[in-house]
Amino acid sequence: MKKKIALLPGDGIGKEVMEGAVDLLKSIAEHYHHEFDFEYGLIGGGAIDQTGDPLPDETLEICKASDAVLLGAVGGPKWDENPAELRPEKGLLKLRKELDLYANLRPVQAYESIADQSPLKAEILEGVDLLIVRELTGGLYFGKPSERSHHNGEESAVDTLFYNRNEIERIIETAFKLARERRKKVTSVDKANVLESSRMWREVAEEVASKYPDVELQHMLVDNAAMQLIRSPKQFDVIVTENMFGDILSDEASMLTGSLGMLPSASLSESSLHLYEPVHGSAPDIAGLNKANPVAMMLSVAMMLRHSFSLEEEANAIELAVKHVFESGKRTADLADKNHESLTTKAMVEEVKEAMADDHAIFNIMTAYS
Ligand SMILES: NC(=O)C1=CN([C@@H]2O[C@H](COP(=O)(O)OP(=O)(O)OC[C@H]3O[C@@H](n4cnc5c(N)ncnc54)[C@H](O)[C@@H]3O)[C@@H](O)[C@H]2O)C=CC1
Ligand SMILES: CC(C)CC(=O)C(=O)O
Ligand SMILES: [Mg+2]
Repeated sequence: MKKKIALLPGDGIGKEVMEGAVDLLKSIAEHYHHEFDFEYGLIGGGAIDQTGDPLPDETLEICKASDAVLLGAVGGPKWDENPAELRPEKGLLKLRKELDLYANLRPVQAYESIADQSPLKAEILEGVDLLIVRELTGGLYFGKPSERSHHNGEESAVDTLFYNRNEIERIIETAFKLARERRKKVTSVDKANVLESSRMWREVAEEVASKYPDVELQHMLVDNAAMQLIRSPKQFDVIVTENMFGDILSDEASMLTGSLGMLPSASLSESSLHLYEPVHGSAPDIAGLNKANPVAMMLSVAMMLRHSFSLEEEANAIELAVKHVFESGKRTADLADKNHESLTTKAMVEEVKEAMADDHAIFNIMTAYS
C-alpha cells in the first residue's frame, strides 16, 4: 500500500515524538511492505519564526494533498506574549477548522503494568477503557466575539460559546455510532443548569438518542463528570462533550493511565482526510532533553493506520508492542520510579520497534489478552 502522510512536528517535544513516529512508520513500511511518502510542513511557533504565520498556506496545501496528517504539538513560552493571531495555538485551531476536523476521539485505557504510576488506587483503575469524543471545531474555542474591549471605561474581555444545531447533531451522532461498537453507553457532558448552549446540546442529544434505542444515554453536568472520572471511571464508555470541556476532561483522564504522555487522539472530518496527534502539548519543561514519552504519539500512529488506512493488523501490532514493553518493566521518565529503569524517548521507540518485530513477544501478549 502507498500512502502520503503530512508530518507537522511543531514545537518542543512535538519534534522529538514526531521523530519517533517516523522511525516507527519506516519500520512498519519495511516489515509489512508498505510505502509511506512523508512531506513535512511548518506549524506553530517554528512557523511564526520562519514565515510570520502559525499556519502557512503551504502547510495547508501539503495537508490537503495527503492521505492523513500527523501532528506533534505546538506552543511554548517564546510566543506566549504574542498577539492572539500570532500565537502557535492559533495555527492548530485554524488547521482543525480548515480541515473540518470536528470529532476528536481521545481513548483512555489503563494498563495494569503501569498502574502504580497513577495517583489512583489499582482497584479503581482496573479495566478502565473509555473514549472521550470532544467536539473540535466549535464551542468556546471558536465563538465570536473573542476579544478585549472597554466597557464603561474599564478594560474587559469576552469569549463566546456558540453552537448551531447541526454542529451538535453530528458530534452526538458520531458518539452514538462509536458506542454501538463498544459497550453501548453514551454520557453526554454539559453545563445545562447554567448554559443555554448546553440546554440545546441536551435537547439534541435526546433527539439523536431516539434513533439508537440499543444505546443508553446519560446526561451529566461537567463538574460532576470531573469528579466521577476520579471516583469511578469504570462507569464511562463513551463521553461526548463540548470543545473546552473535552480538552480539560481528557487531560484529567490521562492520569487514569499514569501520564499525559500516554493519550493518543484522532481528529476526524466528514471527508477522508483526518489528523492524528497526541493529547499532550509541547511540554517546554522537558523539551530537547530526549525524555518525553513517545507512546501517545505512537498510539496516534496506530489510530491513523486503523482509521485512515484500514491497516488493522499493523495498528494492533503497535498497541500490543507498547503493552509488551510496559509489561517488561521498561518506561520513560514520566512513568519511572526507583524500581523501574528510565528510558529516553529514542530508547522507548527502539523497544517498541523491537517488540513489534519480535513475533514471539506479540504472540505472548496476544495470548495474555485473549
Ligand atoms: N495539541 C497541542 O499542540 C497542544 C499544545 N499545548 C501547548 O503546549 C504548551 C505547554 O502547555 P502545558 O500546559 O505545559 O501542557 P503540556 O501537555 O505540554 O505539558 C503538561 C505537563 O505534562 C508533561 N508532559 C506532557 N507530555 C508529555 C510526554 N509526552 N512525556 C512526558 N511528559 C509529558 C509536561 O512535561 C508537563 O509537565 C503551551 O504552549 C500550550 O498551549 C498544550 C496542549 C495541546
Ligand atoms: C489549541 C490547543 C492548544 C488546545 C489543546 O489543549 C488541545 O487540543 O488539547
Ligand atoms: Mg489540551
